[in-house]
Amino acid sequence: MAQKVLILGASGMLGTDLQKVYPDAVCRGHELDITDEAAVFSFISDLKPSLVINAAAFTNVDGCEDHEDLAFAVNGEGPGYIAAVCHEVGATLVHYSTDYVFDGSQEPYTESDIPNPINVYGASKLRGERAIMAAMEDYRIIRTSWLFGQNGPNFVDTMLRISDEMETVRVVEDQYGKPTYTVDLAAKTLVIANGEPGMYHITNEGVCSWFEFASAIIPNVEPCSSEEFIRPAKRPKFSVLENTKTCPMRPWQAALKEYLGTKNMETSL
Ligand SMILES: NC(=O)C1=CN([C@@H]2O[C@H](COP(=O)(O)OP(=O)(O)OC[C@H]3O[C@@H](n4cnc5c(N)ncnc54)[C@H](O)[C@@H]3O)[C@@H](O)[C@H]2O)C=CC1
Repeated sequence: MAQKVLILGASGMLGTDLQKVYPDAVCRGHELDITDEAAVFSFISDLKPSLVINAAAFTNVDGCEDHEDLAFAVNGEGPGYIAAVCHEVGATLVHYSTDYVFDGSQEPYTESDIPNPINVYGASKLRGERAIMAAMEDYRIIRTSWLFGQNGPNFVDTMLRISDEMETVRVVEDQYGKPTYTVDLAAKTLVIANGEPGMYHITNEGVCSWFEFASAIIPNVEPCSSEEFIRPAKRPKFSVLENTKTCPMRPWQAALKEYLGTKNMETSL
């Protein structure tokens, strides 16, 4: 029997690529507010999907510091509501979390390492992970990092934009992570959804600093330290996720090349 798939947060950056992987999926964006327990329950119990993929989240890391209640409602409570109704209708749940559940004091982090978030976004995403684990068993939680792709604010697009506006772009060189292309993550989601339940760390391969990442995108970059570039949310220094469970994805440089190619095609049209 064909899977009935529901994608939540379908209009976001990752959601857009998930729609391409699951062309027959029922899709909901912000109009199904995942913080509305009754609405989530009624929609999913009426639809009775066999697979729910939740890409909805409050992803503005600095914004979460100023809007803590909203961050915990969307990233913490909402996934719990979704998990509870998935459990009730017998649906598998795929949900995404973040490298920012870790404090960045060790490197790299495997799926079984103990989280210790240092900002509101990370704490709210950890709450969501735990709410899902408490509500059901048939979940796949995919922690990922440094996403870039179509249809969402992301570092690559920001660099391309400000490179034209500024003579030199200063980017921090003392925070390390793994950039990840949403096209690759969406394709991998299909594999994981059909695999074993549990926690997964899924990123493109290769570790870099934000400065090194920026240098692969634009020519006019200069390194600076986190102390010189104070942001509302603290960031982990080494939030490197290690995947010990599935085949590795391609290196981030290859994925970035492909993404930049799609940008060049857009501008030449
Ligand atoms: N963007 C990144 O660099 C990273 C993202 N992640 C995680 O990956 C997942 C996907 O992230 P992105 O595609 O970048 O996010 P995004 O910000 O592009 O999309 C999230 C979507 O959720 C929707 N949304 C927000 N609040 C909602 C609510 N109350 N009800 C329903 N929908 C709501 C937004 O309208 C948006 O379309 C999220 O779980 C995020 O936490 C993890 C690590 C890094």
